[in-house]
Amino acid sequence: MKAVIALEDGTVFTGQSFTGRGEAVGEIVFNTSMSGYQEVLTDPSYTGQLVVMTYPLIGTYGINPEDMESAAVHPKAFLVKEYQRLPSNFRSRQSLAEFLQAHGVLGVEGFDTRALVRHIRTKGAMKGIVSTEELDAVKLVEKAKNWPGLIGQDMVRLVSCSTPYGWADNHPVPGSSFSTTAGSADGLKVVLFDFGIKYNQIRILADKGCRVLVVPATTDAATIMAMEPDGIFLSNGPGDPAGVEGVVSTLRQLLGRLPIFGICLGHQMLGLAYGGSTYKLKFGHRGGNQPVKNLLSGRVEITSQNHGFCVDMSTLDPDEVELTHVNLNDNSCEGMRHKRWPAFSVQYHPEHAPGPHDSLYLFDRFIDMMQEHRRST
Ligand SMILES: NC(=O)CC[C@H](N)C(=O)O
Repeated sequence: MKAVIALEDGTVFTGQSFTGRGEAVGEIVFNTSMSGYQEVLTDPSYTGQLVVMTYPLIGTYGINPEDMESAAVHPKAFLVKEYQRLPSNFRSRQSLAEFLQAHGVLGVEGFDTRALVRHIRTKGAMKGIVSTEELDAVKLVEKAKNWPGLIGQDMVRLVSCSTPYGWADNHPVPGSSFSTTAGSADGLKVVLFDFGIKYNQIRILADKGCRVLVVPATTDAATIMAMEPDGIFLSNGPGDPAGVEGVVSTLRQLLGRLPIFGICLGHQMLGLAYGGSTYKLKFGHRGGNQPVKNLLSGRVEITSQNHGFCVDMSTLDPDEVELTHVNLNDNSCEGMRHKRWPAFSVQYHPEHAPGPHDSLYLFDRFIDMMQEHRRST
């Protein structure tokens, strides 16, 4: 079935749907990971976006129950060069097409993904639309232009959990009690703010022996403190950090009282809570091989990333907040730490789902920080 992809600047591509009829409008972004499409699709940070994969053959190993990063599919459409209809893998339970259909997400193949990606890379992030229902390019471009876009919108409220949950056997366990632990991290109690959390962040903390409790993004500081946690984790999440309501004031009440570790949107929310601002990158960083230099150790880490916004370090006081990680492709901020309070964060994804494991040490640093805080109180 024919599908037309139109961008707000009038650029048009024609491909075929491999999931049946549909139409989706959103921000069009590209991901350069060679594998990990299931983790990309289930990453809530892609809410409101249409995702193009640069790797040309997608679907080869199907979909399995273990690699879910949340319970849903979040991009509004998935665009690939060639869809592989015959998946082969011992863990595969479903084809990619069946998975997308079950979640009502449009899949399109058979167009020049390289040309589309080069266009976005040159011109910058754009609104786009993909449709099998309307094939008139002029009308589609108009619809893309009329979509309000991500800037200033609170997308977190669309994906954050509505009630708290713990974690056991690789699954959420509804309820307000911290998970039990079998690991070695002294049963440290960690409250995880769910801005659109990827399960691997929970898995890693639980596997390291922390007792985890995931809470809605709207949970207030007094409720958090009453849970008597050893530390607070701030997850990744979708959209513009500046559009997220309520979280900055909650974080301001928590900073300095407990160790805090933030990833991606969590890092951006910390930047705002410190008094800084964020800006939109030209086309964002999405993929599994982004080079980041750790300025504290001098080492370069190859990292997994998925973000379109960035903390503007020039808006923060260097006597208060120190830049700790920098992206070697464009010198943008990839990590920071507070000089007086036990708080640090990275823009990239140390939980590596999908991607390299170079940055796992950050979870150990968080555990050390919580242990130190426990000893000092
Ligand atoms: N993965 C994330 O947390 C992304 C953060 C934010 N939505 C951005 O695009 O920059």
